[in-house]
Amino acid sequence: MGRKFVVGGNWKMNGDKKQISEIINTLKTGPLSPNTEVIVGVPAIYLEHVRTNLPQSIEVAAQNCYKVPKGAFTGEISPAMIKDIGVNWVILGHSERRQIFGETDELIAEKVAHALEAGLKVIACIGETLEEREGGKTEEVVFRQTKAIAGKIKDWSNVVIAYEPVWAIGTGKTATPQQAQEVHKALRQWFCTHVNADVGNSIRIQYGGSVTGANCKELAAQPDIDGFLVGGASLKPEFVNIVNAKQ
Ligand SMILES: O=C[C@H](O)COP(=O)(O)O
Repeated sequence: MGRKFVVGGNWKMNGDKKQISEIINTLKTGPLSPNTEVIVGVPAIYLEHVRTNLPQSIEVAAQNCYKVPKGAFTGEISPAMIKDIGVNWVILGHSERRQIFGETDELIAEKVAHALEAGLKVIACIGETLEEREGGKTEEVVFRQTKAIAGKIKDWSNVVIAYEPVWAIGTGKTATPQQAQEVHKALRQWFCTHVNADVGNSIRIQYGGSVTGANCKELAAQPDIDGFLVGGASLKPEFVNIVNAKQ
């Protein structure tokens, strides 16, 4: 059974009302391939606005959430709140959350588990730093990050993995299609061995890190790359080309 191509746009902490209406228009005009699932990751304050103004065929994601349903956690939002406004996805474990906000493997795994329990779908991000890659630790790191999540969840059907090498994020330094494919293949094998073959064969693994309209087709042609998580280029009209990379 084929894995549906899935492209996420992670706007990060960018956009204002004006720019967001331009992006909404671009997405509505497309045309976007019906063979690709499209998910836009929106700053929390604009989630409801974007959900209301985009067609239902385009999914919307929060960029973070907390690990419990409610309570005294000033500044946080819960999966239940995200669901309450009609948003079905959340991005968790992005390297910016890990590095800038100190989120650990353990916390991210707890967030993934709770988001799934609350009925959200999750894009779970993993990836190694440049130092780790140069130290030959890429697989060790991405397996460790994945294993933490595997320790807390059993059902992977609502999870997409985003492999985002930290050295490729926002740097213009994309992983080569071969470098990305190698890690994606190793991850799929990890799932086959440590979870089961069904999950290994069906889980979708996105690549993220300086994906553009110019490099997306070659990356999309790799057998274990099932989509992208796009940062900078998701704010630009070329996002449409990235969505349509695999036609
Ligand atoms: O979540 C998206 C990634 O951080 C990639 O960002 P980028 O496309 O700007 O390199």
